[in-house]
Amino acid sequence: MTFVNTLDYRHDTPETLGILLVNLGTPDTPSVPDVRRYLAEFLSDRRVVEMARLPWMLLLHGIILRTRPKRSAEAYRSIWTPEGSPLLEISKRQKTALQALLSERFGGPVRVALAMRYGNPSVPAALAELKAANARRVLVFPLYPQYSASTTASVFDAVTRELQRWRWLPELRFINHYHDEPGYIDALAASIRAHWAEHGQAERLLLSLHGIPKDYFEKGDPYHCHCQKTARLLADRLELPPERWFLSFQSRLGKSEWLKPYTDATLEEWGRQGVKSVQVLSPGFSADCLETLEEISIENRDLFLEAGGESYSYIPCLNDNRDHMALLTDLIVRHCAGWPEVAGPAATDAELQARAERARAMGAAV
Ligand SMILES: C=CC1=C(C)c2cc3[nH]c(cc4nc(cc5[nH]c(cc1n2)c(C)c5CCC(=O)O)C(CCC(=O)O)=C4C)c(C)c3C=C
Ligand SMILES: [Fe+2]
Ligand SMILES: [Fe+2]
Repeated sequence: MTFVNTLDYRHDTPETLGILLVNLGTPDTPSVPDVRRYLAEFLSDRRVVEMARLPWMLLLHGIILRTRPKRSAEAYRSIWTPEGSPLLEISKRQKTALQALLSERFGGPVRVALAMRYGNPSVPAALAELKAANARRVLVFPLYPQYSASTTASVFDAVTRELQRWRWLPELRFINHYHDEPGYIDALAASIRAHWAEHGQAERLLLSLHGIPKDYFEKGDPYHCHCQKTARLLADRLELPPERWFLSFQSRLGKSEWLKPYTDATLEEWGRQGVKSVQVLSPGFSADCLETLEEISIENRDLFLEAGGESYSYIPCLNDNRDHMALLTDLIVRHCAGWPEVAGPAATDAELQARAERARAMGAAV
């Protein structure tokens, strides 16, 4: 093993607190070769596809990577913006907002870096950025409210794999999940209420979360339980009776059974049964992405309307909304408790003012 050939931490400058935000990732462009490269990295992750290696690699390279990139690239093109992939652009806005908010909350210097688990900016690049900022303590924050081995644990793998190449390691902490945080449930409830205030309430509210293969759940992945709890707490907070809200799972891939009920089948069935209006929220995604903007807002809308439904609306993810950023800030502050760079409550006025100036200099209008 050779260590990465970059300078280690510096003794002569103040330590910084590093926050590493990680979301799933996205292709660099919606072109077929870029989508293929992204899918190859994503679907080669053993945390994502747990099948025996050899048959899976043959299937992946022999069939899937020859066919799926074309279809996925078309879907990506339908949601791509002049700024690029929605998931990456929203993640960048979240990072800027958190940099400003945390600079205000913390007594010492803090640096927020953004990584995508697959694609760019990569986890090694973001860790290098934190090292260059002299971040000797690092909090890793996978932006998935519900824990799953296929997402959260995979972020841990990517971080620790890179750190195996470092000589001088940072002190590390890791946020595992926040599926039942009151601030998260409140932020979701507030965004639904704001949608109702503008558009009225539909007959049914569908909470659609990304699925995982059923056997991951049977082997002990807590994801399904986390999804159920988020949904139940949210319905309680909204005081919705059981016949008004439902939980379903979207985005399945391949022929095996995934968590049920499936979102697409549910919407089709409702359309056929005479349900006229539906509102859909995807509380498992911290930022809008292909799975919400294309699959939920376009594909599933068509399914519902073609099956007989009349009104379908999609309630966006929390993205960089104020309540969401306040919740993430609060979670970060709590997980950094005891680290010396974190603000003590007894900051002087001059210190608070210096912090506010630092936050403004970081450029976010939060
Ligand atoms: C094959 C297995 C997959 C598992 C298991 C899986 C779990 C999982 N994924 C997310 C979040 C996202 N997934 C996204 C896209 C996406 N997911 C899969 C496959 C699995 N996901 C594929 C092949 C794709 C790519 C798109 C496609 O070709 O259909 C995204 C969106 C990315 C974007 O660029 O916008 C997110 C976000 C979670 C939370 C999860 C398990 C809990
Ligand atoms: Fe996925
Ligand atoms: Fe999808």
